[in-house]
Amino acid sequence: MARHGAARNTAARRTAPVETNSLFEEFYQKQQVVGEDSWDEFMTVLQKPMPVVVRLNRTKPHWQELQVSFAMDVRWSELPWFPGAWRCDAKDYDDSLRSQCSALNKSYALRFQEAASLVPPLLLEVKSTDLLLDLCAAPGSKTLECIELMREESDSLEGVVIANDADAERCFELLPLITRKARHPGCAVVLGNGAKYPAQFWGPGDQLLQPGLVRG
Ligand SMILES: C[S@@+](CC[C@H](N)C(=O)[O-])C[C@H]1O[C@@H](n2cnc3c(N)ncnc32)[C@H](O)[C@@H]1O
Repeated sequence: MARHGAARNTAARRTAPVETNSLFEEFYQKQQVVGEDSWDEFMTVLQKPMPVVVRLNRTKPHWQELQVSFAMDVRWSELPWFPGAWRCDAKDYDDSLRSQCSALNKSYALRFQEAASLVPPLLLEVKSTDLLLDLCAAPGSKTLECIELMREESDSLEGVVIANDADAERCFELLPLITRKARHPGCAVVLGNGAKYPAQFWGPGDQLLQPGLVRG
């Protein structure tokens, strides 16, 4: 990845004021999930900018060439538990890198996705013949990850993915992702309230995984 015009905006981000929010702090103090002696450390971690994580689309032809260019750029480090997912510190993510990654995202060569969000489809051990329901799918990162994992496992295209969301606008944004980008024929986008999804639709042995992935 090229390193042009890096310094200016990176420096501005480094000197950005620390964000605080008293309501946020009050909410978390009431949850009592962090002991008083760890509170300052907890807040320090939360106030650090999150790293940028991208997941390369390993179903794209020649994706390995992109993999090599990430490997050669010292600003990126690969997540050890997800081949093709790369992490960059916020301080190194300058405007030039941002526009390169945005272009790659538009062409569906990669997707921005937080590291934690990569985990559920991995735990699901998606197979190419599965029936998958993503109940809260928009903006579609895990849905796309599942489709890609299915495709990696086999070319069979037997699997079915149903991407549901209760928000009409967000649901509508799933359509081009799934139809134009992922191009998996066994896909449906559904507008519906996941809490009321018809239970009788699913047979014995189906599994439900946070935040709403069903595997049959
Ligand atoms: C954090 S996003 C989900 C991220 C998504 N799984 C991904 O990996 O890109 C939460 C989504 O849940 C949807 N949602 C919230 N309540 C819902 C419900 N009862 N039924 C269906 N979708 C719901 C919201 O509209 C929103 O798009």
